Amino acid sequence: MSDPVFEEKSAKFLDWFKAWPGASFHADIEIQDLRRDGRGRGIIARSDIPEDTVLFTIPRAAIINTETSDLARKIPDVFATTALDDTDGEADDDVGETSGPPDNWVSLILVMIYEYLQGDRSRWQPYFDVLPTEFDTLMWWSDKELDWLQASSIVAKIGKDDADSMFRARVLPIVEKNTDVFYPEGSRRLSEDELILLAHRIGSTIMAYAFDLENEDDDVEQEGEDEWVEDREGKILMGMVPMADILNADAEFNAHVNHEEDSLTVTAIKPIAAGQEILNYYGPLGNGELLRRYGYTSIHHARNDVVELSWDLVMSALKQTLAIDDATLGKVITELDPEELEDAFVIDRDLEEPDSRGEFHGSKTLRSLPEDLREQINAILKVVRKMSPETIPDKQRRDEACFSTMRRAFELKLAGYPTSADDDAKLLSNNTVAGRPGMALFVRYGEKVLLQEAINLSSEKINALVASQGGDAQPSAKRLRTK
Ligand SMILES: C[S@@+](CC[C@H](N)C(=O)[O-])C[C@H]1O[C@@H](n2cnc3c(N)ncnc32)[C@H](O)[C@@H]1O
Repeated sequence: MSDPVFEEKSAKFLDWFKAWPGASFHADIEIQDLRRDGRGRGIIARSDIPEDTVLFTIPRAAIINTETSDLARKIPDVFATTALDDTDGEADDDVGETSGPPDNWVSLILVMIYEYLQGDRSRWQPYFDVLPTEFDTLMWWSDKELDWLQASSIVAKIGKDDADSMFRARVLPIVEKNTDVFYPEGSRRLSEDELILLAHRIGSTIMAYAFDLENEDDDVEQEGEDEWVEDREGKILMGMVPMADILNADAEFNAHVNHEEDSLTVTAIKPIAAGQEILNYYGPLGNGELLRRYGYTSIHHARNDVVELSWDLVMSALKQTLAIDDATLGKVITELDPEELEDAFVIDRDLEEPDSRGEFHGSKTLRSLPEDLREQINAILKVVRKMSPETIPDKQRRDEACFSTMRRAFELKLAGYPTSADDDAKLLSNNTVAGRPGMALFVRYGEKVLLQEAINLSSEKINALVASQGGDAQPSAKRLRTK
């Protein structure tokens, strides 16, 4: 059943888009309602499309950013020296800071609030009509829904309170100081709570929809740079790119957005069959991060899943492996420079990027253990060896202890999730958990699979070490718990 209101907004948006000088939209593609599949709007091929076809062109003038919106011209002092090099697409850590020019992120929020408040006086109003007002990104989940993520470290990265403080410190004061600019004549002023909610909605839209735009006068391509990787060191401006952001995305994809001088073009990077969806690529994100930023999960992104281990948990594993107490470990730690110790470690598969046709080849299992974690455990073990040579008599034992500690840390992390990977696999195969809980289930399952791979890999390393000793040098169970 088609939804006439939804269809009308899409049609109006398409007409509006095509009216921009320099815009193009290929006759063999169309915007479709994909909400049935939980994908909002998307763009589908109506007939077979050959590789290299330009699917659509977005003139730079149609992009919303500080250069195209009138806001920066109306309050030039505020934007005087926008810090263009802050392009991580995230709120600043120094959320309480109120002075200085707004960074890229805050600037785009201000511009979007301004254009939104202009209503039909904004050049982009038909575009605002197709932007979402509700989100499945983690920021909007209830505590009960977040519980489905269990021990996933993505929960600690949501940053709702930080965003709130940033809006209060850096966005609201500018809107309130310039009400005559932000509010068109005769329009109702928003209350503080309404403004905060609007800033959150716009912040979430930017997080899931905005593009990093290569600055026209900056040569940001660096030699040897992978063409899919955005240059986050160089000077990049963020912007909302109508139509390019109607594309859904996946880690296996068929289209690419090219940044040109006067426009952005979207091109087919391989033949696309009639009925297939045109898909962009958001980068090698694991499902936790995909859910946090974009509010969905995908089977193809599972290969990029990550698990974070805290150093505290690794220390617990170390104590158990070496059978030493807190006091001894405390003494060992004092021998090390605290500045040199990392707080957290990431396990990921460190895979190749998809090829130029958006396809991924090769193994999707973990091939190596985190090197930084191995180094930090070894730094501790070296001190232990100096203080108590009988605990770690030689380098072989030290390596064994290192891999055993890693394995124990992975096991402890896995034990922090109340259900097993098998339990989750059963729930997933029953297909009974839908919506947000279903996506959380997929995230936590992927993390457990990765942890199990890490456990298996550490066991292989330990077995190889033991085998290289001729099999007779079993580690002393008393001295070293290698299990
Ligand atoms: C840039 S927009 C794409 C257009 C969007 N579908 C719409 O209707 O406006 C990004 C958002 O689209 C959705 N999305 C993108 N790719 C998806 C996919 N592979 N599966 C499900 N949802 C997807 C997510 O809600 C994401 O936050």
